[in-house]
This record gives sequence, structure tokens and C-alpha cells, in this order.
Amino acid sequence: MIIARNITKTYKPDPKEVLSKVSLQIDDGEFVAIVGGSGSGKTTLLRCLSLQDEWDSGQLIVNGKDAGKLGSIGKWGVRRRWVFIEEKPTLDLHATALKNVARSLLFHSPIRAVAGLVSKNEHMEAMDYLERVGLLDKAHQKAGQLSGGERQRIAVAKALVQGATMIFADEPVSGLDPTSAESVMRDLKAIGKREQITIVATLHRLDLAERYATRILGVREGRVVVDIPGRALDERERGLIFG
Ligand SMILES: Nc1ncnc2c1ncn2[C@@H]1O[C@H](COP(=O)(O)OP(=O)(O)OP(=O)(O)O)[C@@H](O)[C@H]1O
Repeated sequence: MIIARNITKTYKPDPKEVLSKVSLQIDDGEFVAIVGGSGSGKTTLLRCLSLQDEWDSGQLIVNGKDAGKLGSIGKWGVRRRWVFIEEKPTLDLHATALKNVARSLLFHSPIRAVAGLVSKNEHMEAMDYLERVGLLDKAHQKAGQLSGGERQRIAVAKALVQGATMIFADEPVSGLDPTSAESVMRDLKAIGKREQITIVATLHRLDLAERYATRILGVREGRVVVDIPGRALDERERGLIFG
């Protein structure tokens, strides 16, 4: 669970508040979509909630711990099972989907990971993860030959390997064609539900947030102006977010 109380952030030396007294709560198992216009502060909010960025004032409580008081080791402990999925996930494009996932199984053995020395058991385990994200038929294809949506699914499989309890995704479907965007959203939602993973994602497309998120946070000029369960927004709510 994440609780934010009056989080405020500026990018110094610019005195303008990019986040302004943001207060919210994210419960375990939610699929939270952060929506808003360009430059409204979505990514900054995601980066603060995921402890990737510092904030200036306010309090962030993560699983009962005051995150502002944690040192780097304490933060590492909290973030150990958090996974970050970017617009373009960092994958080895020359390696197969299978190898990309199998390498995540070797996080405790970096030399084998770099050399790509994967045992038979690890291969089978990686196949299992690829099946869970619906990519079994593409296991032996190089990541560079896969579509953007399929690459996002590899990133999700890697998150599962790492035993993710939370996934933070910054624009996970931007740059994807509408069909792939739908399927990534559908997968994220299904996997989050099945594996009990909390998901927080920034999204440009409001329709996807409305259809897939269990909760929508609307941000405007650094403030959370709408905080509702996932559903179609009414005129007033749209106006509050987009003007
Ligand atoms: N590293 C940075 N240094 C200075 N200003 C920044 C930095 N990152 C973001 N900003 C500014 O903070 C504001 C909010 O940016 P942010 O990326 O959080 O918005 P966003 O809603 O995610 O935008 P978009 O939808 O266009 O990606 C913008 O005015 C941006 O220029």
C-alpha cells in the first residue's frame, strides 16, 4: 500500500510546482491509471510514488514505512520486488524472447546471465513464463523481430520472473498500434489480477484507462483533480482534467 500526503515537487532552479500537495492512497491489487494532459505531471508523480525521484515536501508511506526517512538500503529493500516498465523496454534485441526471460532467472549469477548460459530447467521455467504472457509461439524469435506489444509482454514476463509485487509503467502502450495497445492492457490487467500485482501506469489514452483500470487518477497542473474507480468519465470529470 502506498499513501501520499501533500507531496510537492519542483525541478530546481525552476520554482514552479510540478506536483502540488498530492494526497492519495493506492491499495494492494489495484490497477491505477494516471491520466492527464501533456506536462500535467503524470510521469513525475509516477517517479515519486515509485521512489525513483525525490520530492520536496510531504510524506510518502510505503507498506507502513515512511519512505522519506529511508536510506538507500532501506529504499532498495522496499523496491526489491518492484518492476518498472518503460515505453521501450530494455531488452537484448539480438537474443530470443526465451533468452531475454531466462536471463532474468539468472539475476543471482550475473556472469552466466551475460554469457547466456541457461540450464535446461531454466529454459523450461522461462517457457512457462512466456506461456503466462501468451508468447509461447514467439519464444525462439529474436526480440528485435517482435512487435512493440510483444516486447512489452516480454517485459511483463521478466517482471513475473522477478516476483514483482508492483509494476510501475510509464506510457506502456504509447507507440503501439491500437490492437497491440489493447492486448497489452488486457494482459496487464489479467496478470495483475491473477498474480496479485499492483499496477500503476501513466496513460495518454483515456479510453484505455476507462476500460482497464480499476482506478483513475486525473492530474492537472500537478494536482490530482479526479480520483475515481475505473469507469467512463463524465463531462464534468473530463473538464476537470483536460479543461
Ligand atoms: N527532469 C526535469 N527537469 C526539469 N523539468 C522537468 C523534468 N521532468 C519534467 N519536467 C517538467 O515538469 C512538468 C511535468 O512533466 P511530466 O513529465 O511529469 O509530465 P507528463 O504529464 O508526464 O507529460 P507528458 O504527457 O507530456 O509525458 C513539465 O512542465 C516538464 O517540463
